[in-house]
Amino acid sequence: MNSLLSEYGWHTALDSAFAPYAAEGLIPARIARVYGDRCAAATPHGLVTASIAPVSSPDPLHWVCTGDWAALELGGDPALVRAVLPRTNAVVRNTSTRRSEGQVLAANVDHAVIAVSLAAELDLGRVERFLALAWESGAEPLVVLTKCDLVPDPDLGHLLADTEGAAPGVQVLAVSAHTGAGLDVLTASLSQGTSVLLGQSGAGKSTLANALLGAQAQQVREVRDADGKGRHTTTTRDLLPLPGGGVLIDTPGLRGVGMWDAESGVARVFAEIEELARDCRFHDCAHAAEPGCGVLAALADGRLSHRRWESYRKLLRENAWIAARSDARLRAEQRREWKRRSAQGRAAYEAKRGRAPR
Ligand SMILES: Nc1nc2c(ncn2[C@@H]2O[C@H](COP(=O)(O)OP(=O)(O)OP(=O)(O)O)[C@@H](O)[C@H]2O)c(=O)[nH]1
Ligand SMILES: [Zn+2]
Repeated sequence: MNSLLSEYGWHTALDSAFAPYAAEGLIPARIARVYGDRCAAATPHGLVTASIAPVSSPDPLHWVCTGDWAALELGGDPALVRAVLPRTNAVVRNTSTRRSEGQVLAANVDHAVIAVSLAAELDLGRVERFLALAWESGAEPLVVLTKCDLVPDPDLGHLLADTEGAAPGVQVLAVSAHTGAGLDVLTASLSQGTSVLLGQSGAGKSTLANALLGAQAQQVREVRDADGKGRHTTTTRDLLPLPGGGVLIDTPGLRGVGMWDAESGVARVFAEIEELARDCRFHDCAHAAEPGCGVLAALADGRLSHRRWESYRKLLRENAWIAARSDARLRAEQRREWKRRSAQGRAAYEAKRGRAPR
């Protein structure tokens, strides 16, 4: 496949998925940005603007989003998105605290980078919330504490330790776009596959993206269609190849991220609590006042913090509440499909990196 598209994350596993569309004369593309009924898409011919009207859907989970692989019909003005390839996975948040309204933030992602600003007081509950969404998506999470230039060294050590406590099994990095601290390690962590930057508005995502992209952020790609004639030029910062390898997706700052069918993601964030619950004497222990409760014992002797226990319960409650309000059958189906593809995709990805699949 064309080298421009491999810069945008094309890999050989996509060849067969795309084959039927190639036979129809369609062009492979990666969606870089969606605005209204148009999108900017990276193609072997450069970045083009295309209409997404032909693939519109009543279901928000099926809306075209950044990171999607698509089949484009060039030639007309605008080009048309004719099909979206099945997603490996997707990061989904609930946009509403009152209803179940899933919004796909990014599709086909390998790493979910959770940006948390050190300029404000560290909100571990929010970190756990983003982590649950990240784990649920099937992407590998990574927590990045931004603006570390604002924090003196001894404090930084504590902040890192606290964050690691809230993110078991997850890489936690302190970085500064201003001083460049930590950027080399982050660049290396993101050098394979597609990474999405998630975080609260003001977390420093865009500044971090610019630092990682270097000159590339300002670079405007020449846009041409298949006939070589000029096409409406679109610049995008939403999905860009990183100079050190890998692809970066920036998302708009989010005021809030609600749980959306993220029960297994929550379980993953609070793995040690799930582990403690296995020690409970009663199989259906509610960890309230039962004798022989592993969770209560850990709370009593300080192995489990009350903050973490409350955070866990809050996210589970929210998740259950939302789940009860959505179409359970459809969600379950969608998730099964993503999980299946995610497993396939991960195997292909690991194989490509020369590792045995986990
Ligand atoms: N001191 C310091 N300030 C930073 C750093 N990175 C970003 N900032 C500041 O933090 C503020 C927010 O940064 P943005 O990059 O716009 O944050 P964002 O997450 O993209 O915000 P949204 O666009 O709302 O999503 C800006 O005023 C930046 O100058 C850093 O490494 N150090
Ligand atoms: Zn218990």
